[in-house]
Amino acid sequence: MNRMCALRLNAVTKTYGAGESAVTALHEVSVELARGTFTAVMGPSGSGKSTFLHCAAGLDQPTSGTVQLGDVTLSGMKEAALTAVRRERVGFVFQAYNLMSALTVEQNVALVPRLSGRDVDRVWLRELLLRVGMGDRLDRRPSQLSGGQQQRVAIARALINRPDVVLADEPTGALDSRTGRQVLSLFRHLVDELGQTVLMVTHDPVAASYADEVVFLADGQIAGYLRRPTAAQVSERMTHLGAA
Ligand SMILES: Nc1ncnc2c1ncn2[C@@H]1O[C@H](COP(=O)(O)OP(=O)(O)OP(=O)(O)O)[C@@H](O)[C@H]1O
Repeated sequence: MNRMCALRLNAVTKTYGAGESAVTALHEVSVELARGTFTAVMGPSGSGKSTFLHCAAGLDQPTSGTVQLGDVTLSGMKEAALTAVRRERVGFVFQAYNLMSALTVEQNVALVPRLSGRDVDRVWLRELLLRVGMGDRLDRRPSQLSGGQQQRVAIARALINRPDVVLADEPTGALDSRTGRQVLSLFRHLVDELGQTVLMVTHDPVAASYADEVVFLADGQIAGYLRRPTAAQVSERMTHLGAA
């Protein structure tokens, strides 16, 4: 694979169930994410966005096709190996932050390398928390932070292992629009300044407009792309896909 490629899905098909009740959630989907790019995935409800994200993360195995994360091919890996690859190579950001309430900000971020049995790079940890604007709140607990602040900590946690790709599932879904925009600007900054690669599933055309490119899914297939998207263009495409 091209070394500039962070994530590649090659003709990924995912079928749930069998026989009459089988549902093809993804049909021969191929996507390549260059390093240092920000991509949004959009599509109507049931179009396969979550399945796409789960296959990309190695949380779900494709029925056919391959997924490559950095220089590792996930196909055929056993669950233990997949777990290790996920920890090392993927950073996750969810709508619900998922921070550990008993741990401080610093401890939440440090937990990720700890789980991989690695030493915590304190210099990198502090730099990340500074970059996400949480450098002066290292000892706070999640309950003492706003939603936007918790999401910033979750983003630092996603980056601590220097992953090949950050996968974000509706990262602004629980935030008011102003705080959501700050979080999206932060993703943009991390892509532009740190060369991080971000893949974000969203329903929000404004969120998608922060990406370099939008990939549209419909009925489990790629229904189009939009480079340098504006929110208005994204809304219009979504209307055509029947998601208005
Ligand atoms: N575990 C499963 N078992 C059976 N069918 C599933 C399963 N997961 C998803 N599906 C089906 O696969 C299709 C794609 O679902 P998916 O959750 O990927 O869509 P989505 O675009 O993320 O939807 P939403 O925007 O509503 O979250 C849907 O028809 C869904 O019902």
